[in-house]
Amino acid sequence: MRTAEDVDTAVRHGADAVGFVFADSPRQVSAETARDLVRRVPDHVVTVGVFRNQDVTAVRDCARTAGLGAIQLHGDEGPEQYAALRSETRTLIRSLAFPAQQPLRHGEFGEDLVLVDAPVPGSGRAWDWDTAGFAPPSGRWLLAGGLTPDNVAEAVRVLTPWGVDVSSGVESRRGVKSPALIEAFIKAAAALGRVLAGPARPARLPRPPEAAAR
Ligand SMILES: O=C(O)c1ccccc1NCC(=O)[C@H](O)[C@H](O)COP(=O)(O)O
Repeated sequence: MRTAEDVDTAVRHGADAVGFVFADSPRQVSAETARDLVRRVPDHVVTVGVFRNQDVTAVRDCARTAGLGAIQLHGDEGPEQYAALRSETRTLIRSLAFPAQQPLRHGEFGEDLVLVDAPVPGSGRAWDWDTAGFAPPSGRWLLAGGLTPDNVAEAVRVLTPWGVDVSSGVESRRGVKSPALIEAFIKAAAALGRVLAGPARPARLPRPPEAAAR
């Protein structure tokens, strides 16, 4: 998200989380811009910072300046980086690309959630959901990679992730979100989520500590 309109649209239509890209990307925002956007977000919606192969100190500074509720790492970050950021956030999200060399495992680096994404994050390209080799990680996991308002219901039906993450599929052009597509995506995902998950599914991502303390 890069604009107030996009954030407000996602919140109004019931997003559980909104994301801000700090990695090298046409979607990149500064920590100061993100801080202004984060201030618009109510406590029950988690604000996620997206990083890739960035210095831990820079990630930490950015998370503090922007007031992020969650940190999502998309690169080759190893256990040391996860450990260094563990105390910085309530929710650490580890992105794993599929197809993968190793089985997809949850919690190896102390992360709270695994995001299963396509090999090139933010590319809008889907991975092959029907592939025989796909075994979902245990526990809560998020699905990403080429999702759109038209395919998210089918993806959730086939793979039953705990949550979904989208970027390109709600854009009119690269880096420019479309409020109409944001609305359509959330409606399509939420409708099926309610049917599949039933009452046992936690309604929300873990809340950031400062919100939980209130
Ligand atoms: O979005 C980017 O440009 C980006 C750049 C570098 C690292 C991660 C990036 N995005 C990560 C995301 O969380 C995307 O939402 C996810 O990869 C799905 O993207 P898309 O296939 O475009 O829906």
